[in-house]
Amino acid sequence: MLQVQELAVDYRGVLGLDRVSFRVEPGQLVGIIGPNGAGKSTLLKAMLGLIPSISGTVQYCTCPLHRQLEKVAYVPQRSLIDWDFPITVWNVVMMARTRSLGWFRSPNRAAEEIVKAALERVEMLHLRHRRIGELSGGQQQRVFLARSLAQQAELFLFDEPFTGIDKKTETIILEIFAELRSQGKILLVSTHEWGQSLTQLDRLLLLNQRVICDGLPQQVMTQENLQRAYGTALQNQFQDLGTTFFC
Ligand SMILES: Nc1ncnc2c1ncn2[C@@H]1O[C@H](COP(=O)(O)OP(=O)(O)OP(=O)(O)O)[C@@H](O)[C@H]1O
Repeated sequence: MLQVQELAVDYRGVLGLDRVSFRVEPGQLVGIIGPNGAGKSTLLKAMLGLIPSISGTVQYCTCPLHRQLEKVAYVPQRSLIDWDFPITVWNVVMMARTRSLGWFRSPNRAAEEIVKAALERVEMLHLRHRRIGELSGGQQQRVFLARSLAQQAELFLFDEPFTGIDKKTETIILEIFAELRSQGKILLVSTHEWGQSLTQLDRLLLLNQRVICDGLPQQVMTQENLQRAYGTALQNQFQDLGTTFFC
């Protein structure tokens, strides 16, 4: 089980995250939603120790998560990735195996098979020699999804995976989420763009610095909760959802 307790982040006097607590069981797909600046990215980064927290703990199977980062696959927001870096699709995915191989050892046959299978799964093997900067947004997202698969992690943290992608990539991502979930993995996915895919979630965490609501999507997506989280921005953020989820 993943357990986050009272996690708080302070950006030089500005609260990025306010005593956030929640638990996730194996096999759960949890969505994290909230308005711009709600702290979704901050939460994922603070959980991994990529930014310092002023209080709180993050434990996986009763041990601090930051001491078991080899069990975590993290796919950051597209905007944080340097797409001009001269690296091929194959080598991006092979980076997932570097930790277990060591930096100075050549990839072995087993690592190559894992990378090949991951690229096949996201339908990107035929583009393995391309530089990542030469791909479309959806193809780039699939490469990073393949890298997370090749890591053979137990926890998967995705930050805005649906931003700037095509329909085919969205379908592949959702299929893979379902597969990982059925394998007992833990998935945390921050996004503005769940749309109708909200129904696939086991849980939804509505965030605005603190946890506004944590529960089944239909329990969380009430007018009252969304108003508390989004305020006047509510109409714009959810116009594509219609009234389906407003209870
Ligand atoms: N490095 C930083 N230094 C100072 N403040 C920051 C830093 N990173 C984020 N913040 C602030 O912390 C708050 C939470 O930001 P964060 O990026 O985590 O939100 P978010 O919910 O992921 O937003 P978005 O949906 O726009 O990506 C915002 O007010 C943001 O301006």
